[in-house]
Amino acid sequence: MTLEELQEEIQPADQDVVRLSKERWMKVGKPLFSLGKLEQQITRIAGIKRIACYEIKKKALVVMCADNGVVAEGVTQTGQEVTAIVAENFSRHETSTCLMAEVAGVDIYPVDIGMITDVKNVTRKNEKTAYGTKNFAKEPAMTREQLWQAIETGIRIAGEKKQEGYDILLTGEMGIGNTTTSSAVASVLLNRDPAVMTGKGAGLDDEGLKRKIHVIEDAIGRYNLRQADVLTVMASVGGYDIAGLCGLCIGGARYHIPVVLDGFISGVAALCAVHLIPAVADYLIPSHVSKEPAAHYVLDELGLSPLVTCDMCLGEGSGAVAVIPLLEMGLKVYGDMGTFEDIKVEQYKVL
Ligand SMILES: Cc1cc2ncn([C@H]3O[C@H](COP(=O)(O)O)[C@@H](O)[C@H]3O)c2cc1C
Ligand SMILES: O=C(O)c1cccnc1
Repeated sequence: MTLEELQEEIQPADQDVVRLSKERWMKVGKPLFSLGKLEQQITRIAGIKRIACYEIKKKALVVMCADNGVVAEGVTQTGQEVTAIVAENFSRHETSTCLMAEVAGVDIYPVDIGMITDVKNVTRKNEKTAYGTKNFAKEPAMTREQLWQAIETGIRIAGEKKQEGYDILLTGEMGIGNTTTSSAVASVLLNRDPAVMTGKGAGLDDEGLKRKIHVIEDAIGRYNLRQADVLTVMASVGGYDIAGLCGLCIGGARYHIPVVLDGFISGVAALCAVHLIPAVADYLIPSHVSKEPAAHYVLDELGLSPLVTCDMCLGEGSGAVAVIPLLEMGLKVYGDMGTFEDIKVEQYKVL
């Protein structure tokens, strides 16, 4: 499949269904609009699914695991071996997000889209793009072909999950160094200074943060990225995890499944998808706003307002998992609550 074919195929959410869904909310016997952003997102999901009454039963968190060559520049607190350790823990259901997902009833699919290590129960031949990216401080992270392969993998996985009967997708990632790649991509796409767009990720001291900002500034200049198209930006300073999640967002739009975004890295991947295919924006559901300093700029650019602010910055899809029970509660009221007529109350407005 080509980008042009996807641009042609992917259509916005169904506005007629959105209208029906809003009408349903108007009838629910409670103060109008009193479930706030939950109402909006339940309605947006109706438009995505093209049906006003729906259920969210099967939920899949796809965790894109990949390594980033730029870690060699000292931009992270830990080494690349941690990516494999956490990926393996995912396969044993032993990460923080696995435990949260258990509470929320979310199934987890870790995907080795580009780790330097092969990990039992995670690495599958047709999903690994390469053994990590190149160090973008020295050469472009990946080729255009590798980038497109990783994007296609994400699209394919979205299609597979749809086939398996999943109602909603959640984005997650694991890849030491991916706040560096995300800040680099976001600095260009949002046309902002790397100093504003870069944070400490999983933990860095002040010296490390300065180094991280410098590495990003340097690469943006070296590859002339301020003048580049989004695919060049992604291939030069991105990562396979970002590319795979970008594909997952595109796949959500292609197969009409809502995609709940996690934090900063997921947001950047989604922004890439929207740059490639603007209609994808309709299929993205916000979760939290990450503590990474640029996360709120990314959400603003996507036109999304976070459902919760928890100061979380764990990644792995944890934020997306955290809002699933909230969405389910909203959907329960939307689907099961009596109407004003049922409960014999005149409709009333709260301003
Ligand atoms: C033990 C551990 C578990 C994690 N789980 C998610 N991340 C998070 O931190 C990484 C990004 O931060 P940076 O760019 O600073 O490396 C990603 O792997 C992200 O998912 C982790 C990081 C660590 C160290
Ligand atoms: O917001 C995120 O996605 C994030 C922030 C810090 C570390 N890992 C992930």
